[in-house]
Amino acid sequence: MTPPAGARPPVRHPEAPAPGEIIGSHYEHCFGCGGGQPHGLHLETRAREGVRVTAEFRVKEAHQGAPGLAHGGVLATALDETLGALGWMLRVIAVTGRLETDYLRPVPVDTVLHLDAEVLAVHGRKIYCTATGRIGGPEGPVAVRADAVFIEVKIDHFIENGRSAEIQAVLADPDQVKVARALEVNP
Ligand SMILES: CCCCCCCC/C=C\CCCCCCCC(=O)SCCNC(=O)CCNC(=O)[C@H](O)C(C)(C)COP(=O)(O)OP(=O)(O)OC[C@H]1O[C@@H](n2cnc3c(N)ncnc32)[C@H](O)[C@@H]1OP(=O)(O)O
Repeated sequence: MTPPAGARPPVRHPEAPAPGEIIGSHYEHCFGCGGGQPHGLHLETRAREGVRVTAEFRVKEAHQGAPGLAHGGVLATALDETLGALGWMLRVIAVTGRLETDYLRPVPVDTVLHLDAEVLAVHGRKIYCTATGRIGGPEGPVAVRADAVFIEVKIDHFIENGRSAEIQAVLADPDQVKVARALEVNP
């Protein structure tokens, strides 16, 4: 989790979304951000200054682990999804390699989790990043946090590994292909 010697500070891509701009879903059926998932988290992420994004997640009944409390795995998903959106700030596609979570306070159903993620360093294809989830407002106490290493991949990662029915559907959808192309501008 510690960036190795030779890691560099992240560089915000010149075509990154402007601070305050909503970063749209990267895939309609994504459990984290897709609109087409009834029990999904429906995270709406916004670009911020630097190589940073924020998001909000309202915990629903479908997200319970213990009675009336969010499931830890669902909270990890919220952190993971927010961290994944950082790819837009670097204009690369990146998948989670490692995700280490700390759970500091229970998060009741109906709570809004205020998520904040940023890239700390980049080393080759490895992107070192961190995220917090606060409750009671954007300045409230930290309920969950995560450190992560994301690994940059090319579109082929999805084409080669995804189930063919979904890949074909994505390739047939001009909007979705546009999303994929937009992320691949970085050489
Ligand atoms: C037409 C279709 C278009 C569709 C496009 C739609 C748009 C998509 C847009 C955006 C998508 C974003 C989605 C966000 C969703 C939220 C995030 C998730 O949940 S992602 C899912 C969970 N994660 C995985 O499924 C990864 C599974 N793992 C793998 O596939 C491989 O292990 C992979 C790609 C991560 C690495 O495999 P290698 O063969 O490419 O590369 P190697 O050589 O092993 O590693 C490269 C470097 O990374 C380090 N590394 C690899 N794994 C690591 C790890 N776990 N921890 C730390 N470092 C690791 C290695 O040590 C190496 O470092 P050294 O270059 O030698 O310094």
